[in-house]
Amino acid sequence: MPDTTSKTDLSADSSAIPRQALSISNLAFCWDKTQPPLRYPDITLHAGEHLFLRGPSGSGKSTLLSLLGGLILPDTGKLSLLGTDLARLSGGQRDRFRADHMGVIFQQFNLVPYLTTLDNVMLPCRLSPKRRARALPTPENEAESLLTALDIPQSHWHRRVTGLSVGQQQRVAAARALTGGPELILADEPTSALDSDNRDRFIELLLGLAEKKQSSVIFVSHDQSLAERFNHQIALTALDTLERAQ
Ligand SMILES: Nc1ncnc2c1ncn2[C@@H]1O[C@H](COP(=O)(O)OP(=O)(O)OP(=O)(O)O)[C@@H](O)[C@H]1O
Repeated sequence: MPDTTSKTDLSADSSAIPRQALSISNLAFCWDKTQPPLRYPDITLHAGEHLFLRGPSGSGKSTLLSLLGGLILPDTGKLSLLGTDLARLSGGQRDRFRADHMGVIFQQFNLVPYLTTLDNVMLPCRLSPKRRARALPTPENEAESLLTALDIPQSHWHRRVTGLSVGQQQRVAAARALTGGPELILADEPTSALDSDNRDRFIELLLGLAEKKQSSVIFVSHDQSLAERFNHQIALTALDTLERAQ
């Protein structure tokens, strides 16, 4: 049985910039009170660090992202993001916190089909004045820079996003997550629809841009071959417990 009680400090160098992005301890959550809870190991992640989270289907990866996103609250344990205990915030405050500080990339991208590519990327800046203030020099200029860096042809910027290929839409979703420099990026299987070349390129671009913005990335995938690109990795087991892989 893995040890889920000891503290795992995932910071590469505790003497440098220890602005804490994420800290969880004794975290457990139960969807069905008749079943044993999903338990998570203690994790500390500092600003700009990235974490690869893997594990078999049903091991609790998406549930952890929902906890980190404040969509659900832990049954036990503590979860602190950027020094804020999410359980102390009201539902509305958690929504605001998410809009201000998190970028999310889902398997299905969740782009708004009737908006243009540029408007999709700028959406977080419409929803959050904090993100808007950090999108420099302007939200539009930043969106254009991100789309250029992520290889989205300029000819598509002012057209509906649905005209893009799957791989391009995935990169637009990444641009949207990065806009306004959120401190945390949550990515749930964002490369599942890509071939291996596009997948590798996508991860390289995502991590490169996140590093520039000092965003921490929590990246969920079944694909163990991707793990080496990340600072840290955690493996979840199918048995409602997790163990540190490295
Ligand atoms: N909304 C929900 N309601 C009830 N049970 C849920 C819900 N979401 C997840 N679960 C249960 O919680 C457990 C963990 O599910 P979760 O989706 O977090 O795993 P996962 O590792 O992300 O799986 P996958 O790789 O298949 O996406 C599973 O037993 C699942 O049935």
